[in-house]
Amino acid sequence: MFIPSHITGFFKVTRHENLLKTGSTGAGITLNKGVTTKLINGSGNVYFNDEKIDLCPSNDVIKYLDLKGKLKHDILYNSDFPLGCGMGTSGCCALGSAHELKNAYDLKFTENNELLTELELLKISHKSEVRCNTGLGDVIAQHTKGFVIRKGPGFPINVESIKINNLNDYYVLVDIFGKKETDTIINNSEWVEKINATSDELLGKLLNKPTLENFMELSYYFAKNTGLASDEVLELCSDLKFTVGASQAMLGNALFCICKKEELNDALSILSKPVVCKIYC
Ligand SMILES: Nc1ncnc2c1ncn2[C@@H]1O[C@H](COP(=O)(O)OP(=O)(O)O)[C@@H](O)[C@H]1O
Ligand SMILES: CC(C)(COP(=O)(O)O)[C@@H](O)C(=O)O
Repeated sequence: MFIPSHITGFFKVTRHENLLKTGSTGAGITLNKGVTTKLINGSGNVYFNDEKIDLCPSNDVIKYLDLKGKLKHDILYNSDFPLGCGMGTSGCCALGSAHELKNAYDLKFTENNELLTELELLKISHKSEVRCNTGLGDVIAQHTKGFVIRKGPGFPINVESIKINNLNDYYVLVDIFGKKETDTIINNSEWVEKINATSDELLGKLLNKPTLENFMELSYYFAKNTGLASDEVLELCSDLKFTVGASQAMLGNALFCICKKEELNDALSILSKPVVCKIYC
């Protein structure tokens, strides 16, 4: 199953003792690149682009589905982007394995004897991401798809999916410089204070004018004013001012830029290893 990558532009953290009520508000876009999950005969090993890894959210999904120690399959993730670069890759892995495992093991009920619907699979994926500190809102956006504004944290889902006119005119360029593990930021109270103070008014501003241009402007403001963006990324963003907008992908050491067809070649010439994507709805 394919799950799209998700880039967050800005976000605000809400913590709660209930993992389902923990999450983020904010905004982002899903991409036509992401992770394809497959199961093959095996014994519960997890492979990410052919490398055997021990991935916290995947382990949690297995545990929540009550399959720990019972798997007769290995999980294979084929990913367009690395883990830990702000592309919501860990969320792709959680969501992809939840769906594939449910189907392969014909699972019908949750641990609380609720019907194991798509919504319950999403909740399991969200709980796994939150518990592992690898994501707060990615899987909800990946489930919704497109240009997604998350108006409430976690569940019940409270999102607005923004229709983009002339969707085909837009490209998303991603340039990855390195890793920034999400847990080092969202587990640090000083960072969270800065993040929440900076993003406080941004959601309302985007809801008042929900355009891609405004999304990118607010994302750049967030990246710069939280101090999360590196000087390298900020400098490149200034060079990309002729596009719809550019900012840092949250939470990663990566730049993303939305541009129109006529801006594409100039934008590409500025970036070092750009991956060209489309918004995936
Ligand atoms: N080579 C690896 N082996 C095992 N786990 C990894 C590896 N690289 C990254 N991870 C884990 O993947 C997760 C990445 O999560 P996160 O930082 O939220 O990135 P993303 O933006 O991809 O969601 C972290 O739990 C990190 O420890
Ligand atoms: C920004 C982040 C908290 C982490 O995103 P990533 O690093 O891609 O896992 C995301 O989950 C969100 O809630 O918006």
